[in-house]
Amino acid sequence: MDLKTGLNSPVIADHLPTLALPATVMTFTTPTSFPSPGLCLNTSKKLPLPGKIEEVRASGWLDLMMASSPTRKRQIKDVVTETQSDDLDLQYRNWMVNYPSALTSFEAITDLAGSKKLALFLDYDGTLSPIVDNPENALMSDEMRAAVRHVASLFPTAIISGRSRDKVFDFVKLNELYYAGSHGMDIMGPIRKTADSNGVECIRSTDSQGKEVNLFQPASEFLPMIGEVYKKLGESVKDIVGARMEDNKFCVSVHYRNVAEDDYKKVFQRVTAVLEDYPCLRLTHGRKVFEVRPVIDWNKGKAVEFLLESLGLNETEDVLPIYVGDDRTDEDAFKVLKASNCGFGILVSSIPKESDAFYSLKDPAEVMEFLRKLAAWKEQST
Ligand SMILES: O=P(O)(O)OC[C@H]1O[C@H](O[C@H]2O[C@H](CO)[C@@H](O)[C@H](O)[C@H]2O)[C@H](O)[C@@H](O)[C@@H]1O
Repeated sequence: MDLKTGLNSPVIADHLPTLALPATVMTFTTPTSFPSPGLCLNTSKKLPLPGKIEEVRASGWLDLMMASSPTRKRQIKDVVTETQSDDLDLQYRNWMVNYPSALTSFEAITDLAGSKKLALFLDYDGTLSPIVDNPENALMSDEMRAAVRHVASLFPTAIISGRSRDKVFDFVKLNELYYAGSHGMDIMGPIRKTADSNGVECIRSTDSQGKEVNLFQPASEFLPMIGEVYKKLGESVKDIVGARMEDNKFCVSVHYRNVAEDDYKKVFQRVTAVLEDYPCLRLTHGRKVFEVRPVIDWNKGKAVEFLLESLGLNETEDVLPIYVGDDRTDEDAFKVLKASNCGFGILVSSIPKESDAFYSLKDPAEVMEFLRKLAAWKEQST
């Protein structure tokens, strides 16, 4: 597969690979007692920055928070003139030269798939369900559920989400799939041939249907710490109107989508202040959300590799893994597929963003169309 050449497209600022945090948050020492050193990132803790520099960094974050995931309403409100709206369309079309639509490129995709075995990896929020103000209301439509069920009956399919595995299952409600919650740190997959990975053991378990499954939770030692930080973060933002906490089991989300822009800085400062006491946790930034998670070297990309291996689909050229996702954390999976040169990512975005994905789809409605087309293609080609 060809690598992309230099891009000329305008890039929206919520898509930086790693965000510059105050040093006390971004860097850390690996605790000596941590049980799985193979999974730990390795950096050393630095001294706190002087107040003024902290202030500058905070304002950098502020720009990111403002630019992050504007709602459709907000985009329309901000784009007042017809000319500006035309400009945005043009920018998007230019961007699509480098990230062609997976729908219009469908034939190229099926040509590439040929007789290969497809494996599908799907993100949840913003991919299978539209982004909404209240995370509890991010429901998947029945049509989307039917489309996912259909592809899952034809290809091995997994959902890899930042949400807790239980919560994403409650939304999706399909037993035909594999699920990875907490950004891949909680995987319920098929029984593997090898008993462990990276020194962390898998647990044999049974799913709700009584089927034997493999449970892989590389961050399980962090559970008490995540529980503690969830409470502290909740306390620290409770007076900020619109701030909302979400317990994603091995990660914590602090949502600010419904916070007044004037209070964004306060959210950032409160969150980073709490995290100063937790060098083993790190902060990432998603769509109007801060995500706090263990520093272990595990992400959605590693989860894709893990699942492919579990399915016996790694190390073979006969497999074409496709990952569909909309957020920064999905970039880890796009990168893995790009590097392995055996599959590709599809970025779901209605605005230009720099990405390691190969193709694009505009929104969950296009994702559904793509899934339907894949199922139809598979059925008529067998
Ligand atoms: O990996 P994902 O499945 O995409 O999870 C990432 C975060 O998704 C959810 O938040 C996002 O969707 C919400 C509902 O549409 C929206 O209100 C929020 O602003 C978005 O950031 C989820 O609630 C988070 O916990 C996940 O970290």
